[in-house]
Parts: sequence; structure tokens; C-alpha cells
Amino acid sequence: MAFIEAYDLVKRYIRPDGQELVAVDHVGFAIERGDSLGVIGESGSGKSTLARLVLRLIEPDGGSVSIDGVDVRGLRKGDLRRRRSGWQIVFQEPFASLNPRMRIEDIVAEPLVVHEPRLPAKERRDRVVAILEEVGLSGDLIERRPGHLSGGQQQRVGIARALITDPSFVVLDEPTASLDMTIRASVLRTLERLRRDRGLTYLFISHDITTVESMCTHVAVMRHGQLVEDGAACDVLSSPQAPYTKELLSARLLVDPGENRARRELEDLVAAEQQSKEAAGCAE
Ligand SMILES: Nc1ncnc2c1ncn2[C@@H]1O[C@H](COP(=O)(O)OP(=O)(O)OP(=O)(O)O)[C@@H](O)[C@H]1O
Repeated sequence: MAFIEAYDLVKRYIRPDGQELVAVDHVGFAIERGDSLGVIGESGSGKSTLARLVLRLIEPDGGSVSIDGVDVRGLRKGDLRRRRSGWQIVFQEPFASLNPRMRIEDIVAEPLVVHEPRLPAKERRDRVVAILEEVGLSGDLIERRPGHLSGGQQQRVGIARALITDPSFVVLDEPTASLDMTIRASVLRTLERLRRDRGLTYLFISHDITTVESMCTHVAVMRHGQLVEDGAACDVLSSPQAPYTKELLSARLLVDPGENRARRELEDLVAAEQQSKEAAGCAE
């Protein structure tokens, strides 16, 4: 049994005109422990809905999910809350997901307050400082508020908050989409280091193929709520089978020339990832 398994997930919404929309249409996939599955597809294809279904942040209309052998849909509310310390999410908009009135220390410590309420304040602060440093921030930032940090720093705070309870599975919902290209490459590098150092399993949502190529061991391609193709990243991205995946890959070649320098940094990441895949026997 894989670490993460999703079977036949379905989510329907009612649109404002009263029509039914099947945002996630019988989707299934598996992720092995320590791997990173990138879900790509155009805006509106159902990626974020799928991410939320996997963590049961929204209820599915059909299908099921198991994480490390636990049937997520079968959990009662209290059990689900307890389990969530091991399953975290980082959202796209760092500023919108951080309370602007709270100090960084309190934002990052929030999951600890919920999951380890008896932890002494001094120990809690030490854990916050340690995780801030692990994600590439200075522990001195604890007194600041989100508005005093750059976009990249804010997203690192979001990552620190997700990791403070030492989860095994992290959903990254377009975590770098709102950052400029250079900062994006640096945050992605940090996420990749954290995955390797901590043995994390990622579900990585993105509409950017280069990001997924640099970060993910496996790729799933979504269109109109359905999964049109999935497999090892080296297979899907080098010899795509579905016409839609081929379309996405050819669109990638139309790059804005102004982004070229930062994109080269991402390509360095791709090269490093490719080397490690070759070492793992996943080369072309
Ligand atoms: N709460 C909701 N009520 C009604 N429709 C919704 C709701 N949430 C999402 N949708 C619709 O479901 C479809 C899938 O949305 P979703 O956000 O999952 O796609 P996405 O691939 O993540 O897009 P993006 O990359 O733009 O975030 C879209 O058509 C969206 O408008």
C-alpha cells in the first residue's frame, strides 16, 4: 500500500447559474513515502479542489483517501483534528494566509498551541526559532508582523508554520506562484532540501511545468477535473502520451524573454534534480 492513496475522488459544485460543475471527476493516484507528486493543469482544472479533498478540508461527494494506512474519510472530527498535525498545507498567497495582527512567533506557534497545548512557553519559542532558521529565516523575526516581511519571507513563515508539528505529508498549493522568479527559485530550493532532510512526502500543486519538473519525482496532469496522465516525472515530461500534456509542454517553450535569467536558476534546479534521479535509476 502506498503512503498516500486516493481512489475515485469526486467533488461537485453548483454554479451560480444553477448548473452542476464536477470540479474533481473520479480522480485516483498514489504517492510513495518521501516522493513528491506534482499536479499540473490550467486554471480551473480542479487542482486546488483535489488538494483540499486529500486533506479533507472539504468533504468529497465520492471516493476515499488513505494516508499512511488511515482512512481519512472515516475519521471522526476529533481524530481528524489530531491527525492533522502530521498532514499540513502551505497556501498560495502567503500574506492572505498569515494574520497581519499577529507576531511571527505566534503565527508559527499556532499549530503547536493546538496539538501540544501543554508545551512550556520557553520550549515553544525555541521550537519556533529553530524552525524559522531551518526554513532560511533569522530567529530575530519572531517579534515582527507579516506586513514587515517580504513576500518570500512571508512564504517561508507559512512553510515554518506547516512544519512545526513535524508532519510527514505536506500539500503545497502553488506555494511560489505569487513570488517573482528569483525568489521563487530560492524558496523551491528550500522546499526541496526540506523534503530530502526530513523525508517529507509532497503533493505539489502548480500550473508551471518548470516548477514541477524541478521539484517532483512524479507528475499528474489534470484537465476539466479529470486526470489525463500520470507517472514518473522523467517519463511524463520526456515522452508525454496524452495530447493535452503535449500541448502543455509545447506551451512552456513560449517563455517571456524577461524571465530568462531567473528561469536559468530554475533550470539549474532541474539539472540537480535530474542528477539525483539518474542516481536513483530513473534516467532516460
Ligand atoms: N466553492 C466553490 N463553489 C463553486 N465552484 C467552485 C468552488 N471552488 C472551486 N470552484 C470551481 O471549481 C473549478 C475548479 O476549481 P479549482 O480552484 O479547484 O481549480 P484550480 O485548477 O486549482 O484553478 P487555479 O489554478 O485557478 O486555482 C473551477 O471552475 C472553480 O470555479
